[in-house]
Amino acid sequence: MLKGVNLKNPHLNKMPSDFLYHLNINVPNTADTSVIQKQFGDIVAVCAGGTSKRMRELAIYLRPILGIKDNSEPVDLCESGQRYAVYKVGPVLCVSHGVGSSTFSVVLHELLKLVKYAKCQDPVFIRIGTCGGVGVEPGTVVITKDAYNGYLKNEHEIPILGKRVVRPASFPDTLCQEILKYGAKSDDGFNTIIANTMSTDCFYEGQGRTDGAVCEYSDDEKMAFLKECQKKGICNIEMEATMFASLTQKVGVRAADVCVTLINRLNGDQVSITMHEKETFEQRPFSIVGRYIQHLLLN
Ligand SMILES: O=P(O)(O)O[C@@H]1C[C@H](O)[C@@H](CO)O1
Ligand SMILES: O=c1cc[nH]c(=O)[nH]1
Repeated sequence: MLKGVNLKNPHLNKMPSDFLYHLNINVPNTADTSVIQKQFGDIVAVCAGGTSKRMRELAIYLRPILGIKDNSEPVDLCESGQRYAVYKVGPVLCVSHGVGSSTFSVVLHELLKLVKYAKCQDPVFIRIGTCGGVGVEPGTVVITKDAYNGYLKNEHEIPILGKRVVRPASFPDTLCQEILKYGAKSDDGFNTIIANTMSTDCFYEGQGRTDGAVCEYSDDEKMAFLKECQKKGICNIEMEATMFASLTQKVGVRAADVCVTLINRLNGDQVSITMHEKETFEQRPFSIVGRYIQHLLLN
């Protein structure tokens, strides 16, 4: 049975209006959100990824899959907000989130409020990203099960009101399995796997790289850390999974993190593939998620 989105913030019930600042979307009357419902009420999936270019391309990619005949330039609905790009293609939103949990969490809070005000029914949130691989061939697509932070703990840690708050950070197993089942095909020409992900706040030292501006550990220490990751079933490293899993888990919204590996970190630190190769790899999660969304709409 479909369900609406119930956020975990009692203060929202007392707010007569709400301004989604970074999206530049105004909700003038929270008691009557009919205008927002008309614009966004049909949303079944919210896809998010680091760059606005990727999200624009995803919007174009999804058109034929969703049976939408449209060759026009996708419109960035939140261009006036000057922060995040938001494209709507049929019942799917494609949203850029920038680099890392801090920029993603800002837009995620606002998107969760948007789908609540729009009275969307059981929307699924899917991050379509890039990542570093650990022991897997570059180009492998990883669907995250458990998200580990940089301390190799399966949790998300944030300071709130000066206190350390720790929340669980896992993605629903049934959704991982469904995305694998309906999204991946044996003749894709690349592997799609379900595995654990480490998510860090720093691309360089946080991910154990030795090519940042600062590094105080040896190559051997780095390799030992990456082997530790492998022991926890971690096959990829990115910068959003723990926050994304914990916030969506907290509000009971289904979510998944589907990322393509650009590099095998057991072989080096520099992401040296060409932009063309990167763009080709970025299409891989598109096809997995595209097929899954097709399945979602038919059922
Ligand atoms: O979705 P993207 O490609 O932005 O995801 C990864 C994690 C960080 O945001 C970024 C680091 O290069 O790429
Ligand atoms: O190594 C990588 C590659 C992409 N994104 C990351 O966060 N790490």
